[in-house]
Amino acid sequence: MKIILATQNKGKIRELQELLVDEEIEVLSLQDIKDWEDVEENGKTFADNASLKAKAAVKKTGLIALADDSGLEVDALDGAPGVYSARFAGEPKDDERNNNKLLQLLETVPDDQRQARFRCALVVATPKGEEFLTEGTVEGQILTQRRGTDGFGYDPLFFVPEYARTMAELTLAEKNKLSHRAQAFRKAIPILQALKIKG
Ligand SMILES: O=c1nc[nH]c2c1ncn2[C@H]1C[C@H](O)[C@@H](COP(=O)(O)OP(=O)(O)OP(=O)(O)O)O1
Ligand SMILES: [Mg+2]
Repeated sequence: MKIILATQNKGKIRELQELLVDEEIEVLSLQDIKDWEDVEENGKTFADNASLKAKAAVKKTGLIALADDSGLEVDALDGAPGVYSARFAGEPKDDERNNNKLLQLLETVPDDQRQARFRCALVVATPKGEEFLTEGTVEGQILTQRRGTDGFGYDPLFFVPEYARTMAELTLAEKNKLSHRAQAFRKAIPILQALKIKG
């Protein structure tokens, strides 16, 4: 079976490709597709946006598509940036500026009020029009300065209590054990296996 990862994000592609290695599935990404036009992510929820991206990739390629829409919810910001995580500091999307904006907004927020979570909605869409949704979350704290250089996005500011490290201080294998994306992906494995059998 061949599937397309409906994402432009190199960090996500790396993580998902690693999660897929044992699944005997050939994996393409949008980077392999000529003249891909970015989907407008105008859904109200992560699930809506993941569905938009997955369906657009099915339409373009005729393959089974797997899309991830994800982001950060900060309690002290009433759940922001949420679905706006990628463009938090405006266009074009930029991790560095997003992290700076987050630090600035939380400047006066004390340590015990810096709870946050990453959320991921993952949609598998098929050329037959089927759609399957799985979700994952991971809880953490927003630090007052960056730590670590791995990962992407908000990882350097996202502290995971169980590991006493930020997401950016975890190896790819460690992040793939606990992340929101890995949790959503693991729930999607039986769906992919069933599609593989059905052909
Ligand atoms: O594990 C993560 N570690 C750190 N940050 C993360 C993570 N997962 C999502 N995030 C942040 C990055 C981006 O600001 C937003 C995702 O936005 P989102 O639209 O889903 O992805 P994107 O635009 O980068 O790529 P694409 O839409 O092509 O999949 O949440
Ligand atoms: Mg996006």
